[in-house]
Amino acid sequence: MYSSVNLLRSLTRAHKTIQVVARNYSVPAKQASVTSTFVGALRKIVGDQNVSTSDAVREQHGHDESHHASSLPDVVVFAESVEQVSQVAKFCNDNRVPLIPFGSGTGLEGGVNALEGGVALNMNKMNKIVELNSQDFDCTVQPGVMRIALNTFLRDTGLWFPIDPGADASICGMCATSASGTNAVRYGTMRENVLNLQVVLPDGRVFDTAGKGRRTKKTSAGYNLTNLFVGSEGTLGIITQATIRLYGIPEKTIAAVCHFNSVQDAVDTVVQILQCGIPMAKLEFLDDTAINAFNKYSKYNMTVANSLFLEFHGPAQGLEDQFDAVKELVEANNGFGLQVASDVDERTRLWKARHEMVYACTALVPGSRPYSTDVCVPISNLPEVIIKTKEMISEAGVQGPIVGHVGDGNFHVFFPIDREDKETLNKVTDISKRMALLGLSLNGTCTGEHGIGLGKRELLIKELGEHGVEVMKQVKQAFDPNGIMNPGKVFV
Ligand SMILES: Cc1cc2c(cc1C)N(C[C@H](O)[C@H](O)[C@H](O)COP(=O)(O)OP(=O)(O)OC[C@H]1O[C@@H](n3cnc4c(N)ncnc43)[C@H](O)[C@@H]1O)c1[nH]c(=O)[nH]c(=O)c1N2
Ligand SMILES: CCCCCCC(=O)C(=O)O
Ligand SMILES: [Mn+2]
Repeated sequence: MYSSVNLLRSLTRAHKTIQVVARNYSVPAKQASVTSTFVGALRKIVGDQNVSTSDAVREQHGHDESHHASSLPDVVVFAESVEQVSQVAKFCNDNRVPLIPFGSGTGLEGGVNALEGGVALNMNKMNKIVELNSQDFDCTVQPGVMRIALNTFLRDTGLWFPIDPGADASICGMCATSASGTNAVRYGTMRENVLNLQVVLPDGRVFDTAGKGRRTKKTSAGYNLTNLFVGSEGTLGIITQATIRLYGIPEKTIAAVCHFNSVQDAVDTVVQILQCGIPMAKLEFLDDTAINAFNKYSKYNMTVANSLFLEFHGPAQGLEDQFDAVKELVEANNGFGLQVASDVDERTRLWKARHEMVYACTALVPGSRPYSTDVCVPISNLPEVIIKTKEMISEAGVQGPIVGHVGDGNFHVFFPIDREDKETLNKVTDISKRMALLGLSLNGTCTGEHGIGLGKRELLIKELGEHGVEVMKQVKQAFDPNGIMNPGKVFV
């Protein structure tokens, strides 16, 4: 991983004191210091080989896949057990040193960026699938288990875990960001699929949010502590185990694509499909600009028009009826070109291309980086938000392909931007904010699936109101009175 010489060299650089800035919590931050003594004590907890202060390793842990500038931690710790996590947390807490849980770094809101330095806690070595209860459709995993590895492990069991962010993320990171994906319209998001979490609190206490070993599909036993930590973005505690729901792999799957001349027709079709109670597995929208990017990047030749990508899951008997019902609705809303993916390879290729849309959109402007948004509204308000967003993009004269999980009322704009081009960056930032405000004005949320992190803290106040955010801060105060957990995220 890194030679001891490098570590020795970097240790000498590590001997510095960081000024822990006073935070906006009632408990004033005590001056902390990340000295070689502090680093040495971490080594005693986790072993020499599991502590790094090298620039390269710190850099890896100072950013995610968002557009936010990196903020490096002072030291990276690789934990191998919940006991080590507990001791590291308590040690950081006693020394008032920031602690940032690190999953796989695929977050999109700067969630892992170490704004005040401190310790990045990487748990990828804790990568056991602790328990599989096939007959109960659940399994329990450690923080180093990634989404694709889990489904590979499950493949022969006839079960799968359907929450599918476009990246191969850690399951516990997906819990922390309340992740979602293209299958949410049928299977929900992480909020609906986490049965229990083992959590380490900053003071070192370890507890199970639904009670040790509990894994029922529902419970009404006290406060919902599980969903308090789902979406907590590392600001309340460290998730060291997740018990999640699994589903039977559908007997039959049909994927299809169709096109529309207007956004209104496309989204009206989605609303009517949902109102008919057709249990779609995927309902994705790509506007004409996105289809153009899709064709170029993934070597397709689709009609460049507003399009729906659909997928049906279910028993062979009956799936054709669902497809026929959708076909009628597509035609009734002036849709055209309805085409079914011929086989599993074609279906896999189609969804791989969909999951890579952010790269396809970024490739529209060579050398650019992606700037992604994420807004979600009640489905009946979706046409207005998408149409007005397209008007903003057109008026600003920027490229802004629209892609999204319209079955959930959720979509993104993937702006390709050259970050040195401040004029375009300002236009894109302005559109992103106006789009979020528009979504909020239409009973929506400023973040359907990527979290608040760094970039949406102001929007959270508009979304929840002063009292709502104040209550969140009181919850934070209860769990993390010294404010060491991922400081600067979720709240301003
Ligand atoms: C190309 C591409 C495509 C997509 C996405 C990303 C990329 C790069 N994502 C976003 C991302 O995959 C999603 O937010 C994941 O849940 C992040 O999981 P990581 O393990 O990478 O968390 P990462 O390491 O990025 O951390 C994210 C946040 O969770 C916290 N955290 C991580 N592990 C923790 C733990 N064990 N305990 C406590 N806190 C922890 C971190 O502190 C941070 O605040 C996404 N998302 C989505 O919802 N739908 C989508 O469709 C997509 N699509
Ligand atoms: C900067 C990368 C943005 C990726 C967003 C991916 C996503 O949510 C999707 O649905 O695709
Ligand atoms: Mn998405």
